[in-house]
Amino acid sequence: MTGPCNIAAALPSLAAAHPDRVAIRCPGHGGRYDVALDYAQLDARSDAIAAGLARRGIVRGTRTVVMVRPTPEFFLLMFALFKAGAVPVLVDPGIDRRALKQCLGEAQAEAFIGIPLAMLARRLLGWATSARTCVTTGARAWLADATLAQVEHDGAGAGPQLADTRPDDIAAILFTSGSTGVPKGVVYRQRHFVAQVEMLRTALGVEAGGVDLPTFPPFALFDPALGLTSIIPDMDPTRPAAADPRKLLAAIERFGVTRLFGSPALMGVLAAHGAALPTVRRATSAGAPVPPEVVAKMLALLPGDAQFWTPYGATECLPVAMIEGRELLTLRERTERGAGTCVGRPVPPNVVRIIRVSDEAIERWSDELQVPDGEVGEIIVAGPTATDSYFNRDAQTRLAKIREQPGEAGGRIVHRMGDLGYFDADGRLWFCGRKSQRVVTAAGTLCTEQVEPVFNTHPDVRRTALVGLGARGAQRPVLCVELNHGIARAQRPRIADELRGIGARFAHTSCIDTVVFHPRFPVDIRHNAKIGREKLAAWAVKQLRSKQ
Ligand SMILES: Nc1ncnc2c1ncn2[C@@H]1O[C@H](COP(=O)(O)OP(=O)(O)OP(=O)(O)O)[C@@H](O)[C@H]1O
Repeated sequence: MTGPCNIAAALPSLAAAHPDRVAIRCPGHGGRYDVALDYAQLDARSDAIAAGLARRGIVRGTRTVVMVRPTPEFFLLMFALFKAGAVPVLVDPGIDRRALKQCLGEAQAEAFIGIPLAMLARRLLGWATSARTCVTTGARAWLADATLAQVEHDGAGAGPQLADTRPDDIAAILFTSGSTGVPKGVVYRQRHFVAQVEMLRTALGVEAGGVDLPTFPPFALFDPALGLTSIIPDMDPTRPAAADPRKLLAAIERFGVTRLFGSPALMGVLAAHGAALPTVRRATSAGAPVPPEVVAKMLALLPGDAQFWTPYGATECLPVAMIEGRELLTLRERTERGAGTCVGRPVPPNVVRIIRVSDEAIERWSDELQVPDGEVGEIIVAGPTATDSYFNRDAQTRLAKIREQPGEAGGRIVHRMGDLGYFDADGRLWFCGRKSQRVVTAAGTLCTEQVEPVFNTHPDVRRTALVGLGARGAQRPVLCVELNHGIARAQRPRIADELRGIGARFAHTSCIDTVVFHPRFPVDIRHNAKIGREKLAAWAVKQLRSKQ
């Protein structure tokens, strides 16, 4: 490649071809959607900001924490940082304060850009103390060196900006959602972003000119690179399960939304609301398995020829595999009998393999690591979006990466997903749960995603979670149960008996006889869909102790 390898590289030509096309429309105050940026403005203003940031020392390679809500400023800033070749650092807002401080410290940020509240929190809580330059999106340079408006003003008229970034340059540090521990900063190189845009474009059939409603803000960043219009939803991005479906539907209707992205919890909200989505051509949901009844309902709400995709992937590698809702529904029975959840076929050119389960680091690839076809093991991926390290977390990097031998494939870094799964005879990948959440009893290993869907078929059950108490190898399996709304407490003994009856029908679930009821499962902050089984296990220990 001769020109710069940069996710922002396509923006100038898209802006030249369609200057008036809306790039981002934001709800503004009261959901009036009176704030918009067109492609020409996004391009020209991000140029000015990039030039202004350079004057303040934020240049190629500068690690810059960004704590800005999904407003026009967020997009302008992110594209300015990409153009500058600076390295935005994004952490999910709403994570535990101590974890947030740790993440920001680990990132060794050299600059910090935030809304006034973030500037205050930084000062009070000692976040990112390594940052030398601070910029605020507020109206006054309070607790900061400058406002974003000043930065843009300083850079006005500087002309097009695009750093000569190379494929291996670090493009961003994106933190995982931390559903199994403190979030880890994933090192994204320019080539990862560029490949991701191409894989999503091809796999999801993205055509420029479409209108997208991305309910997870960082995903909205792909839209300008794909020539789409982003409609920022009127909701708290950290609480998709609490989104107001009427507001989402109003935006979908008003702007003729053609694509929709959301976590399984958000799809659950739309499915429960039950209104048709006549303009949507493609809906996508990722982050955790989408319950089959939600898939069925969404397909019923979408137009007959629309598609509902559930991509499988992780912050470290995305997309890995994909399946469309109709095919997924044909496999529902298998899931409910304990096969796991099908996540589809690998997205080309990913190479997905299954290795034997181990909690140890594996330095070098060897063919012997692979398990026979059909056997459950850890899912690993080699491909253009498989990232190669965590920032400042060498131990975690060693546990999650394998280096292939130099030679044919050129010594690729393979990412270990930390997920369990297998391939079926038709080449489809099945997800069986997180490796760290597997339960190992004296009789063998239980995978959460092969157990819970069996019990989730009970009509009074909202969801279940398998946890293991005690030391691996001698764990006691416990089924935590969250019931549907309105089920009286007095029903619990009956339901517990019926659940044991369901478990007795299958060899792998027949050993589960401890059932505990939990009022509302803890879930992750990003998707509100991944069950916090670590927290549930700790709760179950206390619960069972108090009953003894
Ligand atoms: N379509 C899907 N079906 C089932 N599970 C999915 C799907 N997509 C993603 N996942 C789950 O989400 C995980 C990736 O989550 P993410 O990158 O948000 O952070 P995390 O791995 O939960 O965070 P941490 O590693 O800090 O605990 C995958 O490894 C998988 O377990």
